[in-house]
Amino acid sequence: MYDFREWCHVFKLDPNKEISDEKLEKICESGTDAVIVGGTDGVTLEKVLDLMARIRRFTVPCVLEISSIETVTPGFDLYFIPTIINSNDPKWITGLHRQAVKEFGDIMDWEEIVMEGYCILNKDCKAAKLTSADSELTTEDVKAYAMMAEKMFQLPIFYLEYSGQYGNVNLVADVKKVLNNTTLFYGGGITTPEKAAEMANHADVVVVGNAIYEDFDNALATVKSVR
Ligand SMILES: CC(C)=CCC/C(C)=C/CC/C(C)=C/CC/C(C)=C/CC/C(C)=C/CC/C(C)=C/CC/C(C)=C/COP(=O)(O)OP(=O)(O)O
Ligand SMILES: O=P(O)(O)OC[C@@H](O)CO
Ligand SMILES: [Mg+2]
Repeated sequence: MYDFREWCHVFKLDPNKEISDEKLEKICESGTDAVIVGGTDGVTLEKVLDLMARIRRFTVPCVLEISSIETVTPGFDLYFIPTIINSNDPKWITGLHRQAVKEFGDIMDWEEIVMEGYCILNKDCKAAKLTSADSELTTEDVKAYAMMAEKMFQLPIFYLEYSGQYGNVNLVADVKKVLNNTTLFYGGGITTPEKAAEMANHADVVVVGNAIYEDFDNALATVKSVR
């Protein structure tokens, strides 16, 4: 099994955004630990399949981060399943998951499936709005969620999500201190190698998403900055 516990950098590619073959090759051959396919809106099965087939020309581990049941398809190395632990709506914590397991439970290969406990902290991002996340949290609240993720629910990943916004470095550092076994992912607003390095001082894995589409050269440069 691909071991995300050894990763420190991943790119997240959005099936709803266009990327040229040339740029995709640079991303996949960059030395990043994995490429995650995921996004919140406009993600269709056709777009997921197209992106998967293009990434599959390279050897980089390829992960589907599932955002809807309709876009689940075989062919990825791993499947990351978000559960939004600071959502006010149970649908996004266990509701959709129950429906999916009813549908796919018998054919699921649990070795390929990794649960992500998401804590969404940018109240203005699409994912926060979609999932009715309560993002007005103190550091103590977020630390409590992190401990719940690890100690109560034994989630393999705790994901601090600031999608589109560079987050609070001190908060990330404080959260890291309460985690022993659960891997800490940080994502949001990493647009330069310096920001990637700063967050990588604390988070186990940094995720670079939008910068791929907005400032490609700086996005690519984040890989080496976290090593
Ligand atoms: C046939 C086959 C291969 C079977 C495989 C078996 C398998 C893996 C089955 C799946 C079983 C299962 C339990 C699925 C989960 C079902 C599900 C839909 C769960 C809900 C997931 C969820 C909470 C989604 C919420 C949205 C979310 C948090 C998405 C994560 C991505 C994210 C935060 C992106 C950031 O936003 P972005 O879109 O990039 O924003 P911008 O456009 O502004 O950048
Ligand atoms: O798009 P950005 O802001 O880089 O965030 C990355 C990722 O955490 C999004 O789910
Ligand atoms: Mg995005």
